Amino acid sequence: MSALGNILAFDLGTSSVRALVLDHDAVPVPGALARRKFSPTVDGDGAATLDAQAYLGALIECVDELHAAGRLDGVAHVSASAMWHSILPLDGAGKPLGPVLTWLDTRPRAHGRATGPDDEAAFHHRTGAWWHPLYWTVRIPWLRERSGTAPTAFSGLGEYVWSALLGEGPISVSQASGAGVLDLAAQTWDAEALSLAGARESELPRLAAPGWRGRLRAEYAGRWPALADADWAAPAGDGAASNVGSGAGDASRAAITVGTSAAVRIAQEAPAGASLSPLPAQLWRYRLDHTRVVTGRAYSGGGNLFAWAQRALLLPEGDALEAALDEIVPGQVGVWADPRFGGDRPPGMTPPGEGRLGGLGLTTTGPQILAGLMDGVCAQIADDLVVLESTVGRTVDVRLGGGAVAASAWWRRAFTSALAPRRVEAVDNPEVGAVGAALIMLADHPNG
Ligand SMILES: Nc1ncnc2c1ncn2[C@@H]1O[C@H](COP(=O)(O)OP(=O)(O)O)[C@@H](O)[C@H]1O
Ligand SMILES: O=C(O)[C@H](O)[C@@H](O)[C@H](O)[C@H](O)COP(=O)(O)O
Repeated sequence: MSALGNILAFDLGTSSVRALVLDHDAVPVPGALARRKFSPTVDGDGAATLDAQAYLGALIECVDELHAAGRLDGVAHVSASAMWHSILPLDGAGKPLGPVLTWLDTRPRAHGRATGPDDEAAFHHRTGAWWHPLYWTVRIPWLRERSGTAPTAFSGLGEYVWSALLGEGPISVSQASGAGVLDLAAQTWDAEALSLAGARESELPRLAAPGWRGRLRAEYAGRWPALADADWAAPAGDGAASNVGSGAGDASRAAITVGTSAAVRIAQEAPAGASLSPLPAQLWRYRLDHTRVVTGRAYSGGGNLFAWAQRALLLPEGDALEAALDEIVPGQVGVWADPRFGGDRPPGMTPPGEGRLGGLGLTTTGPQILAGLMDGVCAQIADDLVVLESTVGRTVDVRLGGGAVAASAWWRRAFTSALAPRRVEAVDNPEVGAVGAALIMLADHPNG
């Protein structure tokens, strides 16, 4: 698959917005990358929000930068990988009535009288999700209760940004499934999930049909003339995109991605209407696109544990840190960690603040604590990969991707050691999400 013309690919991440130009085969054009750092507002009550307008502003700055450098010339297609599970309430004019709740926000709670799905196992198999605070089934009623002005609609972050730029922001099946409200096999909204969410279809973005493409509004086409005729595909879920961008777009390999958070996933063919294979109780399953699903487990602790360690410990920087870590053997760190500092992902309900460190002594160093945290993430994922492999009936090779493992040679070695004897290969390109989203767009045609 290749495109006619270059591709502008976004990664709408939790810690930054990135815009990259890729060639027609989705290979990054050297130097054509703009990035704006972005931090969710996090507090001790479990809030983890982003300001939607400011996020859009950061994305616009990235495109302005590429435009000013002449990098947008020849771009014919635009795609995006966007964080799964985000949501924001909108008024009748499509303006935000509050900030974006990210995947890290653990405040939403089901109303005391709500009882959840009739048959939890059937709901889990059908939607790949649970009735859990990560998903729109719990987030929408919670947001409604807290909004001073009644929301008219709800959107994910990616769809909000697309609406602002294109005038319409339909939701991909990948993002809709990450919201926990899609019937995975039928590829339609799940009626029971909408009823739990207390939402009508008209309050949600419309589902993007296979091959859907949008165009920039006149205001932005004037600002970036090189993009005036470019086709924009609906944002894909970042986990799905990361699998494809890591070379794990089919069941032959698992992808492990460590960005702000961490996840392990296997993609499988699943055309519309095909029945889905059994789903173990502790795994989620979302749509990758109209022809594939991705099954896996995610963790709120990933690269954000490194960010925490940098703030909280006396860590050396750069090469000095790598040299200190080189002295520590993965799997034999001496410090152990429960890395759930940010709480559990579904189906778990452990709140933030339940992280643990152990094995500390008077001579324990900052790099040892960091190594204990990174090792803890590897151990968690190694256990879950065994369950994930049961869905394909064999041991698989692993592709490692994401900004955190790209930045840390020690973390890559720790994964290789924790996952032995599997073959573990680090993906060379740190931008697996953006590249994967471009490849998903190239595979997306009107006939599904
Ligand atoms: N040397 C390092 N070791 C481990 N983690 C790192 C290192 N440098 C950066 N990180 C982490 O990598 C994460 C950024 O990865 P990235 O893939 O860009 O995230 P996202 O896509 O979620 O914005 C941050 O959480 C950061 O703390
Ligand atoms: O499979 C995945 O990757 C996760 O299911 C997904 O929930 C992810 O954790 C968030 O979308 C945030 O991703 P980042 O940590 O890359 O921002």
